[in-house]
Parts: sequence; C-alpha cells; structure tokens
Amino acid sequence: MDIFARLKAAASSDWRSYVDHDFVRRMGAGTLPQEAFRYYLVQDYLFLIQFARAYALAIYKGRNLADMRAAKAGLCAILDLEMDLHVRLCGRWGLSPEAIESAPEHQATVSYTRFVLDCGMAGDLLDLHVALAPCIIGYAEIGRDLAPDGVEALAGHPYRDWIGEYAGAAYQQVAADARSHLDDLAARAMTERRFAELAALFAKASRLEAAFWQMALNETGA
Ligand SMILES: Cc1ncc(CO)c(N)n1
Repeated sequence: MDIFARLKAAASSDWRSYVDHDFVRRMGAGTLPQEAFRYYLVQDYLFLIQFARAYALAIYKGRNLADMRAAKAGLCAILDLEMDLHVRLCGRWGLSPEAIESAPEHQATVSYTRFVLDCGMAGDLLDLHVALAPCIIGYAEIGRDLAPDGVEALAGHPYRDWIGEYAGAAYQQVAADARSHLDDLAARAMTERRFAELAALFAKASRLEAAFWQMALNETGA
C-alpha cells in the first residue's frame, strides 16, 4: 500500500463523503441542476486561484529540484490546464474570466483553501502535500468513476466537458505523478508516529471537499 492508499483507508468515511457525495452522483447521472453546477464552477475558479498559491508555496518549500519540479507540475496543471475548463464553460454562460474572478468567495471556499495554505505555512512539505492530495488525486478518482467506459462514451452527457477533463489522460497523469511524489516524500520525511497526524489532516481536507460540493447544493436549493 502506498501512502495515499494508507491515508484513504485511515480516513475512509470522510473520504467516501467526498467522492460519493450526492453532487458527484447527480453529476454522473446527468440529473444535477445546471444552476448548482454553475455555482460550484465559479467558486471552484476562486478555489483554484488559492490552490495555485499553495503549489507556489510547495515550490518554495521544496528541499531539492525534484520537489520543486513536482510542485511546478501541480501549479502548471492548474494555471495552464484546469482553469481553461472553467473559462470555457463560464464563457458559454456569458461569464468573463474577470467576472468570475471578482465573484465573492463563499465561506466554504475560504475555509478549505486557507486551511491548506496554513498546513503549508505552519508545517513542512509533507504536511502541505498531504493537505493537497484529496484535491488532485481525488478528482482523478472521481473523473475515472464517472467515465467507466472512457471519455468517448460521454457524448451527449450534460457534464461531458467536466468529466472528460478529470478522466482525461493529461489530468490522470498529473494525479499519478502527484501520487508517486507523495509516496517518495513520505519515504523521506514520515515516521509512523507522525502518520496519525497526517491522517487527521487528510480527513479534514476530505471533509472540506465534501462541504464544497454541499455548498453548491445548499446555495441553489438543489
Ligand atoms: C474543490 C476542488 N477540489 C479539487 C479540485 C481538483 O483540482 C478542484 N478543481 N476543486
């Protein structure tokens, strides 16, 4: 078992509340109201701006070039890959990048992003990557689960672009690389005594992910 599998097993109920959330299931079934999805996507853009800062912090906290390059890959995945999806989808609804960027941050967005940034500021690189892991690796799992027959089979699905982004080869590769880098980092920096602390951090990030989905349902009455 790699460190990611161990963390997931230690936080299994919080993990399930995130990856099996009603929002995810309804998105997969195509029954999620578009209003809830739009609310989510605007907040997610604001979320990604803060997550880009967290990856920039991970570059700063790197102990060697391999650490710095791994964090840079996460940063580029957000700034050059993921945010394009948000800009493209929001553009279809007549929302410019400037309009999304100036939307007020919901408390759930503030809580999750500032929690991760604080893990990085107060802790070391392993704390920071453990706090980031549910995000990047979790979305790769969700994308894969929602596209069991591959991205091509999603033709006509109302959330095809979103699912296709996270199920697609580029994002899957970024997540696989993040997972193996996390394992390497744990091999260097983790002690068994520290595992419980890291698992608590991972569980909290998973709960904050679940709260992020829930925010969109609550705010739109979906
Ligand atoms: C809330 C959230 N978690 C994870 C990801 C994946 O990067 C995302 N875009 N948004």
